[in-house]
Amino acid sequence: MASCFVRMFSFYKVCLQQARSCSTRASTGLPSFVKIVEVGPRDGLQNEKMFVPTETKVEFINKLSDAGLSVIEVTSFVSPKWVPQMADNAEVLKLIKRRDGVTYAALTPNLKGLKDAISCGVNEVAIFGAASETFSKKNINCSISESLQRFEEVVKLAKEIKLPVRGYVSCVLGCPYEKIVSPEKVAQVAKQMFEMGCYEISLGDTIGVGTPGAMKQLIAVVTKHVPIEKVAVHCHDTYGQALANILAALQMGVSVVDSSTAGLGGCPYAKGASGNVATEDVLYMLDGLGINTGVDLQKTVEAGRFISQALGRSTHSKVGQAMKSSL
Ligand SMILES: CC(C)(COP(=O)([O-])OP(=O)([O-])OC[C@H]1O[C@@H](n2cnc3c(N)ncnc32)[C@H](O)[C@@H]1OP(=O)([O-])[O-])[C@@H](O)C(=O)NCCC(=O)NCCSC(=O)C[C@@](C)(O)CC(=O)[O-]
Repeated sequence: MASCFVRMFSFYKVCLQQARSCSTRASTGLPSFVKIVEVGPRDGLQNEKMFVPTETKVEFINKLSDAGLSVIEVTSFVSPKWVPQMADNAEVLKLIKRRDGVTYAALTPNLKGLKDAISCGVNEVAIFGAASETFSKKNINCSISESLQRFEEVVKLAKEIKLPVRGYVSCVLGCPYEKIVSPEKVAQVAKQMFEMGCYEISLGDTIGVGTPGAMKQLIAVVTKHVPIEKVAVHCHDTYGQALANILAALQMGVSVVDSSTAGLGGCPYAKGASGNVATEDVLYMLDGLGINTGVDLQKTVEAGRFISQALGRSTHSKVGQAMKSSL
């Protein structure tokens, strides 16, 4: 087994050297470091039909932190009637092995979620809104303006105890119900979340319909209101555009990327949306561009293999598949 990994790693290094020889960072104008926000245990698993045992979630999270992922969204404090898969939120946070320097984050749509998350010792929470009225109603059962009022309360309490809050805006490049979403609408919601105190705004292409041109246009509009260093991208890969969209975002100056190991994922309230971009694929691309992440690709591939086996399917990560077939 150990020799297999050595061979696999050697092969990966050769591929990487080839990729690096094609691009020198100095000539690209890309960031030298990208923070990866791993959303696999939350966004990745929330849509699974069969309940994933808590021990499996915990082992997956421990493997991800061992791989060097410094921000891991581990669960959400939402209604178990709406998202049954996340009903073991407290248990997951109790059982994980916490590593120094790792941020264990959770989604909190309202004060109840926030208070429950605080009592479980989360290091960070995220509020999640949308740039589409219909999606907002389907996902969190309220209008955009009602959601922003609820979020104000969440951010206020979190600020009092110095708990960092991240803000998500969904449907930034298209909505499963309303189809077209304007960049101006996204910017409006992002601005309000930023001004209420979110330290970072993650732009979610929830159904993976975006293309690099649309991503660039979106970022140009959003950054009139939110500084580029506070913007993250969260790309689903439904149309196979996620890596291209991330590269376009990096070219615009973005340096925070959300991704999900093994390409797990999909939102329960966005039918047809495929998984998030795979963390392994993002790491491989960034390594090839000479961009540091502090994350070990090989260990991430192993974490992806672990969770894929536990779910009884093969990984959706192209890099994970390639590294397996190179054995
Ligand atoms: C937001 C709510 C709770 C409103 O749900 P609601 O039904 O409007 O809430 P309510 O205040 O009327 O309360 C109804 C019941 O829910 C309970 N409740 C109320 N709040 C909570 C809570 N925090 N935790 C646990 N229970 C809660 C509350 O206690 C009550 O229980 P009952 O008296 O009926 O037994 C609901 O709509 C919900 O849970 N939605 C789930 C949304 C979700 O998790 N979606 C997936 C994540 S978003 C996503 O994936 C997109 C993202 C972020 O990845 C970015 C992208 O890709 O675009």
